Amino acid sequence: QNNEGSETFRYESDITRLRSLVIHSLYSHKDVFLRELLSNANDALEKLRLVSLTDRSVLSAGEGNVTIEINLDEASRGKTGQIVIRDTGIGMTKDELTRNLGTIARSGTSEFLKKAEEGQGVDGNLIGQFGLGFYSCFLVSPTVRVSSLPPATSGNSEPTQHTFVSSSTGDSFEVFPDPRGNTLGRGTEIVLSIGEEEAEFLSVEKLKTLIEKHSTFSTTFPIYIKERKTSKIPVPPPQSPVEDGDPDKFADDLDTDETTPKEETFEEVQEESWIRVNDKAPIWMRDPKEVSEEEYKAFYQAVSKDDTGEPLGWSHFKGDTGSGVSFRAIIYVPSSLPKEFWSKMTSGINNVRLMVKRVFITDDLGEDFMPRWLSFLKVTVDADDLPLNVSRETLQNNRFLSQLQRILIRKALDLFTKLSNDQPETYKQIAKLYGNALRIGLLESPKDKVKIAKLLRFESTRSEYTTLEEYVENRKEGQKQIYYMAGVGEKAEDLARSPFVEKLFARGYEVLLLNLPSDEPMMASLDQFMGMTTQDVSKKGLKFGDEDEHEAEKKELEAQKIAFRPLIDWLKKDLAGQVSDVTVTNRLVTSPCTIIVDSYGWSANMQRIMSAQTDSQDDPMFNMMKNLPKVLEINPKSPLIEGLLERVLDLPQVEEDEDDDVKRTSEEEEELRETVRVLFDTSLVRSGFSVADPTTYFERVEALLRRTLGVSLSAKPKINIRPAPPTASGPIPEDEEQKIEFDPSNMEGILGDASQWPDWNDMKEQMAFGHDEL
Ligand SMILES: Nc1ncnc2c1ncn2[C@@H]1O[C@H](COP(=O)(O)OP(=O)(O)OP(=O)(O)O)[C@@H](O)[C@H]1O
Repeated sequence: QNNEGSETFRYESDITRLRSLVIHSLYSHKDVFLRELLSNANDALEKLRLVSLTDRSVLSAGEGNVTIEINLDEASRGKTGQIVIRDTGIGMTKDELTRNLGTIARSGTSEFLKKAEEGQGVDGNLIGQFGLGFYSCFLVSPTVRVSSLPPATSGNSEPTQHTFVSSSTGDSFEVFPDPRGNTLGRGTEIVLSIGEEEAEFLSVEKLKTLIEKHSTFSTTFPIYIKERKTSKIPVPPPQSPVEDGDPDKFADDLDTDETTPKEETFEEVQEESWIRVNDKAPIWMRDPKEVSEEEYKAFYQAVSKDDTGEPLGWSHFKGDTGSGVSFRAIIYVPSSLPKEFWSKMTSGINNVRLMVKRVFITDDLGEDFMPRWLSFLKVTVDADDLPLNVSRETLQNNRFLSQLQRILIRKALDLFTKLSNDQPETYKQIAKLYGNALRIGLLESPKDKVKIAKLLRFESTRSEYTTLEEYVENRKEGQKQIYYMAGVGEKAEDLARSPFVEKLFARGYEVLLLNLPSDEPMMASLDQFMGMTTQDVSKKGLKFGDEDEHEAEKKELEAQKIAFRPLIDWLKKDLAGQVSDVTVTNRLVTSPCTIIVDSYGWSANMQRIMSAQTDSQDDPMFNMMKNLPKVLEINPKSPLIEGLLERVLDLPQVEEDEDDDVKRTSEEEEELRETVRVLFDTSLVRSGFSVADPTTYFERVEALLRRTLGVSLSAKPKINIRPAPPTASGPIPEDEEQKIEFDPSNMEGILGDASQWPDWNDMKEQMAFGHDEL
């Protein structure tokens, strides 16, 4: 049909793709169209309310609501028809109709589409997070007609109602002035043509069920649906003319009536009435005792925009901020973390919806409203006594927000505690999903340290899943430290085999095995728990607590210190600059030695965490911490250490008081030094550190291996280096398929004359890596 003033526009290509993606991927969830359209209507009404705060006149056409009407086609005897959804919201100008529905693809659309079309992760949730919006109406309707009229404002004092028409398949749409004129007063009307296949939606009952299921939580404005009832009403009998003044005749008539009663006739009347669908108070306003589990779950799906997800737990409570504002809130613990959670943690995730007296105000309370580590919670807050025109800016200066924040944190921690006590299986999932976040919480929220510490779960040498309280319960007599070994990303079983853990483990002490990045800083910050101090077993300061009780052991250690003095002195001199001290230790079982750091220094684990931060290499603090002296601890019971001691004792005495400055060392001592270097570097690695110079380290290992195999130390590999061909010129040949035919009998033909190539040992010396300065 030709509409006057009609213009045809092409859809933006992303939009055509988005539309077909929506249609294809949601083919089996057609009913989402209603939720999406109602959510758009609700948004439009909210936008209008915001404008009305500064310009009351926009409400001249009445307060906001949404109406739904079903019109059956008579021609098809009701098998097809229309669904008409009208809102009295902000409406759209001609330009907005064109832009919002046809040409603006939101940022990130292309990327999303690419992923989706490649079939990666197009789950309901992803679509839910992206927002289906308007295009979902094509799921049920092959053509869609949208008419819209914005309110009159000073900038647009005489708006005209325009209509947008599009089919689900074409790549263009039409916009024209509505031939009916300004019928809407204000707002938007969407007309869906429902065919026989989708006829189930042409039922008031069906739509009511859908609205109750999906939209009662997310819409705050009244939704009305038109119900048509046909009822039969009795038709009053025709009045028989009664002649005045002839009562007898009338009496006669009555007599005859008694014998032949007159049949009552009925008339069918269509009664129309608007029924409010979402008339129940929103779930957060109700008494928790009266809200069913299903209702809580359904509300979670609405707030999380996740049709299938179930919350791991929730807390529904009434609160008072102390500054006189009372509120109600529901906090949900989601069952999954959004993919971008960790990367977005700093840029804020808006998971708190603030309402005032049931009217949605904002879901953007500023980046740091909820602490980052709790930003995964989905929170709905409805305050009673804030002015309706609060904005984020005015809120930020309001004590209400900071008080609300404290209460929400406390309630969230209470919820975790309750779940950990009442639903241990569910809590396991929480500990796994949010363990890292809780650890960061402990670091960032000193006030809640102890409460959070109790919520943490760990692997240990005793148990796969333990708490700090259990740890304290299981401590040995005299034990005053909570032992832990940290290694980011390492398996607990590998950590358990670390030299630092072996003795504790062998003696039956429990050691926590920590592998999350936040673990070590968290433990250091916790410092104390129920009277015990936390102790990194790779650091100085480890105490079993029963050292004094065992006189014999103590004496033995003292004796060993004296016996190993010569080795210790020799090692101190030899490793000067690399270690600050060498001591005899009884913390080892089989390992010959370990390297520990001072209690205030960084452990190997911490060094790795810090090195992974960009720029850390240039940071003087980083370099200082990294180079803090380490202590070499030797195990006097290790045969290797005993062997070393013997070798040191056997060293020929070199007279030191000769005139020349050059220190002379014997060949034996030189060899011993090489061995100790390898031992030192190896224990660095074993203790989790990295070796300063891996190439030299490997050369030393090779020398050691040569000695054991009796291979000459000076023998060199015979390798000639074939130079690369000359620098290429011209364009790179296009996809030329190169067949390399390998003929082993023609090695020289393939490689050229090997005797002409330079010897590796000659050229090695001349090679310098670097770039010539220009
Ligand atoms: N009933 C309506 N009244 C006024 N404007 C509307 C209405 N429906 C849609 N729009 C406009 O069209 C735009 C596109 O709608 P669409 O539903 O596709 O996406 P969205 O609502 O922005 O995103 P989402 O669906 O994720 O909420 C909206 O942002 C809004 O500006």
